[in-house]
Amino acid sequence: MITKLTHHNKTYTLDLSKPLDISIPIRASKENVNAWYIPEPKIEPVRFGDWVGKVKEGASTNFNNILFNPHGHGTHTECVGHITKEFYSIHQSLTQFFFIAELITITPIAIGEDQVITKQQIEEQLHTNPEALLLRTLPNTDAKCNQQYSNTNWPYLTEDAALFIREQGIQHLLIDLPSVDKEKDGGKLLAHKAFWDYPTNPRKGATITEMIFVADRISDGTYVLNLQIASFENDASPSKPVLYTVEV
Ligand SMILES: N[C@@H](CC(=O)c1ccccc1NC=O)C(=O)O
Repeated sequence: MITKLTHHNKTYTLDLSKPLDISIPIRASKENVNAWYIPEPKIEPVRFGDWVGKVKEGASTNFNNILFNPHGHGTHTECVGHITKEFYSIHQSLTQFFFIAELITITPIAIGEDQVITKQQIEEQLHTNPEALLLRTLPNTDAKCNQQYSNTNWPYLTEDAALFIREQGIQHLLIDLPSVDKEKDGGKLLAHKAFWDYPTNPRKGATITEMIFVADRISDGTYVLNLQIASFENDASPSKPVLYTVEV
């Protein structure tokens, strides 16, 4: 199915039958991607006494409860409510779902014990003015889909880099790490705050999507992004970002 989008006087042609899914699915397994020191997700049938919600065990339907954490168990999208005393819901913050997006790939650089993504690295690669920015970090192996991230001090964005992204007017930031910030930062959350302009002027419609996986066969460049969440009234929801290749 071919469609044409017009945005800021440019026409983009895309083929909806060729989605590039960049989400990591949530599985009830110890191999499921994991961050923030929590156990694996659980997907288990409802039980009422002897009755088990499973066709194999005599029920008419499979009827599972799911226990997971959006921040720790897979691709998720969060709003400023992730870091505020006041409640903000991702369901109410993300109200449009198609964006012009730019994918760039960055090798974090070592600063002391840390690996960081700098403003300069983003500035060097970002030559367009997208609504959404996707950051793919190298190395980029399939291991990202089942990485056990707790206590690994993963790479993160410097405050300046996040500020630069905000100053470009980017509303939606997507990254293939568990957080845009350092794992153990004493609660500073400098990149989250810089991106959301919190507490000065919170950007309530801006979102951060973490733990995407962008396979190597997807090249850097411009895409149409379809960013979908489950409709949770919560700071964050599991999400399904999907890219479409465009011809301009
Ligand atoms: N780095 C923070 C913790 C943190 O950022 C965090 C903790 C639990 C779940 C999600 C978190 N951040 C996600 O972006 C800290 O060291 O206090």
